[in-house]
Amino acid sequence: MKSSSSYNEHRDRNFSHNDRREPVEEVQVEVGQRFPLTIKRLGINGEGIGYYKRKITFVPGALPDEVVVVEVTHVAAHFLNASLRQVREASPHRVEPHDAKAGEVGGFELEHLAYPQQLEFKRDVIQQSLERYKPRGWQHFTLKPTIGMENPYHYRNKAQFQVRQLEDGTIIAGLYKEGTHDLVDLPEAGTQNEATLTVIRELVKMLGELEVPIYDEEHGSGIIKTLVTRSSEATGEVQVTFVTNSKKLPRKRQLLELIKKRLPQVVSVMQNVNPGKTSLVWGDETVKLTGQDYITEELLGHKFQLSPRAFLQLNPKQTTKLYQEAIKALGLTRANRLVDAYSGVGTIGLTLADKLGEVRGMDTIPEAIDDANRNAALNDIDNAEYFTGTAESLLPQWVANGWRPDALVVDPPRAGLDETMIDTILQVRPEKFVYISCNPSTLAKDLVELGEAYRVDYIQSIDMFPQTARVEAVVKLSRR
Ligand SMILES: C[S@@+](CC[C@H](N)C(=O)[O-])C[C@H]1O[C@@H](n2cnc3c(N)ncnc32)[C@H](O)[C@@H]1O
Repeated sequence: MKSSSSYNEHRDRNFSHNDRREPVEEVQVEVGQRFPLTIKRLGINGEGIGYYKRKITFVPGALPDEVVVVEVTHVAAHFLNASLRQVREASPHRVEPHDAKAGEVGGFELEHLAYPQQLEFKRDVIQQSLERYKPRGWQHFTLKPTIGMENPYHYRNKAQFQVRQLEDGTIIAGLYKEGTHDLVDLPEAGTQNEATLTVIRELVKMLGELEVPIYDEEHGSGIIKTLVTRSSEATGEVQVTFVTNSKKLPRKRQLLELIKKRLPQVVSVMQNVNPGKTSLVWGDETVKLTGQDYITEELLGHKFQLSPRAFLQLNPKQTTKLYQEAIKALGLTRANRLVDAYSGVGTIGLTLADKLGEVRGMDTIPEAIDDANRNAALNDIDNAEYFTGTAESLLPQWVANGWRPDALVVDPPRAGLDETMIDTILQVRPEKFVYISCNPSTLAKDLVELGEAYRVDYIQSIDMFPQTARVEAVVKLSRR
């Protein structure tokens, strides 16, 4: 979880170039001060941006062209944070949020904005990042309109909810209020699919009935910390993981019996042990409590078995579109040798393997790589192999040993590509290259260096996370 200071540091680094135009004169302003503000545009985190005496002011929940009254919550050298107190003149694109809890927790940053405008925003954020970093030729990049969802709700196939017991004994499960450790109960959440929520609600009931001790953050006592449910769109299977404060799980037998009786869709129950106070949700040890080790999902006609910690895109319907865009952009032939870098459970490379000579992929999570290799066998694919390790160490090794790819797809985490990885790409210069990005800032930054060898044919944004400010894009690159 982000502390408010790291959030602000992040914000400092992510100013769009327009925000750095000239030095800001000293403005006398205090926390708690209220004033009216006209909102000019949305920032990369989906918050409204206005200028108070030329000082940039971030207002979550405010929309472009609105006149609002705000209250200052944080004063920094180069910016102000403020909360929205009143909307005096509303945007024609403002809509009533579907979720009562929107605005309290992360994951609903844009729920008050009409969906067509959310899609425009996601393209615009990429444009803002390009303007900031100015990769070679950026003014001429083609930014295609964002591919959205027909129904932009109920898409998340995984819920990872913290659990707490209130003083009156009520057990709640949900997400932390932004920047705090106050848990917001989420029996409903419009972005979650029904399967994940139904199972969480029932599990909370069972924990109460059986009086399983819930983790108490203040005293470090109790057992159940987090409930994780993941569902498969194709098979309807659900996997449950209890993240616990110790290996011991009191009333385990009764709990598993109840799950069997009341939740037949749950085919896999796991326990992840994560002792003590830590900001990480997952511990190192995962054990099976009952059922299968995996649930099976299907994507583009291929089956994927998923262990609890393996990454899978959170929006199955849009994942299909994302991969189809990547396949189109790669334009592969049978002769190609593809590297599926940052592979997760191998979903991209394995859906492409039958169009290719050979696939190699890598990921840092050993369980994901086990899943990827097992998934290759499950789909009768014998020209794909996956390896545990970092992309920046394995790709140079393969090249040094004489194995050179001529096609590359990278799908890195938010931090983008490592320097060594970029250097290796520039050295190998695969003819076919697609960059899938979940962070426009690091994408634009990486494109500056990649621009030495590649030109950007187009950027296709795809809305993987409706109602949030998160942006995903497929970038087709061609060798200069
Ligand atoms: C955005 S996910 C993409 C996963 C996969 N391509 C998919 O579509 O499901 C990024 C993946 O990169 C992995 N990862 C993080 N750092 C890495 C590194 N330095 N080298 C290789 N993989 C890494 C993570 O474990 C995660 O599975």
